[in-house]
Amino acid sequence: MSQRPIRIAPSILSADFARLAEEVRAIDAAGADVIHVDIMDGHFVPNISFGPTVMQSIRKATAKPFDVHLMIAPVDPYIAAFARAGADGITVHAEAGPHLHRSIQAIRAEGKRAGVAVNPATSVSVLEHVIGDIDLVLVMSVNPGFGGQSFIPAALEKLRQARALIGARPIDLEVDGGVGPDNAREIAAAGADLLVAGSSIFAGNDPATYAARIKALRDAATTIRA
Ligand SMILES: O=C(CO)[C@@H](O)[C@H](O)COP(=O)(O)O
Repeated sequence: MSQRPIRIAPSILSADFARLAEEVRAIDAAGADVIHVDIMDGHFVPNISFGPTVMQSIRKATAKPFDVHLMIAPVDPYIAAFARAGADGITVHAEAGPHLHRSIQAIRAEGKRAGVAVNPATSVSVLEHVIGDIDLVLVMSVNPGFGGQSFIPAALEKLRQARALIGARPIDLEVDGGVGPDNAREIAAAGADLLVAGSSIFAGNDPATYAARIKALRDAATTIRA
């Protein structure tokens, strides 16, 4: 088991889109480790967010890593565009197809960190034959498409399974959906080390609250290691 320090990745899906660059600057200043960028196509998921042009324009607002979660199918035609728009890591869905290994190769060919996400109904076992080729596993703890949903408890067992599969490899284990200070402790105990949080950080969109919320999440998640 090689769990790394807890890192917090605010999901800008819950930011005020009318002030998107300001929101990115605010979470950077508030202590975000990583900026989680959700890209939705209205096909793989029932919502549309934004594309590479918007992402490129907010890239200038921070030097923190952009962790780009592509909820797009098919995904391969868009990997290069998001890589060139400033992604540091790109995560594709195991369910998006058509060829997961090819998608991972395409991300690597752009020189980016490669991640694979699994939906709540998808077994972690789909990662077995690609685990040696990736930098991040993303366990979805809601059905992707929207912020503000409730955490699906079965994700905890999937995190434990993913942690066991990762073993000693230097792979991030990310969790996304319904994450907040009330469940961060059990999520971290199950093995997650990169916590995505949208509504629990951005609720009310008041930048004055962001630092305390990020800290509350980090403190809750790190309690188990004290
Ligand atoms: O990818 C997604 C949703 O599809 C997430 O990143 C959400 O944006 C998380 O939002 P909360 O559940 O934390 O409000």
